[in-house]
Amino acid sequence: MTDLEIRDVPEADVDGMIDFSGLVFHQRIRERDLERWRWMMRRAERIGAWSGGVRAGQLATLPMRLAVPGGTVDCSAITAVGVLPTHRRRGVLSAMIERMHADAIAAGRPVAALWASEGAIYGRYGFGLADRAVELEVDTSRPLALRTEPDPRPLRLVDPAEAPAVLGPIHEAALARRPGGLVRDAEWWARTVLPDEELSDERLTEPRVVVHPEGYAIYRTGRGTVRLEDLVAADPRVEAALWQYLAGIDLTSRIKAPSRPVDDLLPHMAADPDQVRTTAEYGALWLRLVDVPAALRARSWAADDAFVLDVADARITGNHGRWRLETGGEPACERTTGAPDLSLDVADLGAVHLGGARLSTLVRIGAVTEHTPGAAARLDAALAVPLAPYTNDDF
Ligand SMILES: CC(=O)SCCNC(=O)CCNC(=O)[C@H](O)C(C)(C)COP(=O)(O)OP(=O)(O)OC[C@H]1O[C@@H](n2cnc3c(N)ncnc32)[C@H](O)[C@@H]1OP(=O)(O)O
Repeated sequence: MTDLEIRDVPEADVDGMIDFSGLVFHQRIRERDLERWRWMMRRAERIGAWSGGVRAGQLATLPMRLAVPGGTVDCSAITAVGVLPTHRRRGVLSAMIERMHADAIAAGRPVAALWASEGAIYGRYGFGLADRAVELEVDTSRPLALRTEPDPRPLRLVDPAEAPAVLGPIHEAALARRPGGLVRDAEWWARTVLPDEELSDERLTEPRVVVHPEGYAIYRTGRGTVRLEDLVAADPRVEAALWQYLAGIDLTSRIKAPSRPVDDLLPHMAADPDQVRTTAEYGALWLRLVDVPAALRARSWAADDAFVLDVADARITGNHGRWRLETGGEPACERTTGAPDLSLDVADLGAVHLGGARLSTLVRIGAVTEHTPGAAARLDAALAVPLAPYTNDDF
């Protein structure tokens, strides 16, 4: 599109972005959701695409920190992306992504992440599907017998207002064990994790928060169902105690957990596996390594090794080419002219970065080329994480 202009959207125009989101996502923005939208859009770096005086597209970036193995990294969390139905497929999104990449590089954020409305959109921009989640359903019309002895320490219900102070340290400790989550500040807890109003189903209660010294569960109830929003536990016995609590709530006969890690323990803990069903599995976080060497240095590695990676990146030229990665001790990643062990697209590097997808699989399907026999298996060993990556932050 010849007259396309990408520019910042001022804070005074936040409501314009919200109306635009309603249009492209086919939503009626309700009065009670407006405050949450305004909070999120004010917090974001906002860009708009204009054509002939018409707002043709928009993209918002929330500066966050993402848990990676061994720590956290600055991350551009991308949201509220849309293009007018009258202007689609003319390169508006591509122009906004180009600007987003430039902004992320300027801000020194090595990675960008998003939840995709459709899986077909973001691979071309260098994003790879970095983690997945499952939906579980538990039949609690009879007692839930577990193979794991529940931790006997007492549970207590706390006011959601206390959540940032009480749950915050438990959540931070969980991020150190499992990559894929976002660091949450008090506002994030209040607005996105524990909003009083339930966003999609009005028949459920406000959130209930049950806390253990080393874990917590957030849930809502209604119509005989416990809907689990978030459950974090420092070890399997704490996890067993929380599930048993949820299964024992009076006047309910089912737990529905729309988002759990793919390696959730409950299906293995249940003495009767038929009582726990995995009802769906779906792609969650898409990850883009905006600064390949910085991102590779920002995570810890599970094996001491060295690789030459030939990275293809059609959108960010600074990433394109050969990198020597050393995963022992202090990780290092420098430009090299050495012969590559593996050739891969930056999107595939994003997919394996948190230890979710496996390079060996990508070699088998022909997406990644292995020049040095065994290199993919060795890099998989270095990328390996004890717990599967998992994201339960909605943005
Ligand atoms: C993080 C988030 O917010 S995810 C939400 C994304 N937004 C939505 O789903 C809302 C509804 N959809 C839209 O607003 C738009 O269709 C968008 C934003 C998905 C795409 O915007 P467009 O301006 O049409 O994309 P653009 O013209 O830059 O497309 C670039 C390429 O991506 C392809 N593409 C774009 N959208 C899609 C799609 N949904 N499925 C498959 N391919 C797509 C185009 O065909 C094009 O391919 P090409 O380069 O081979 O020709």
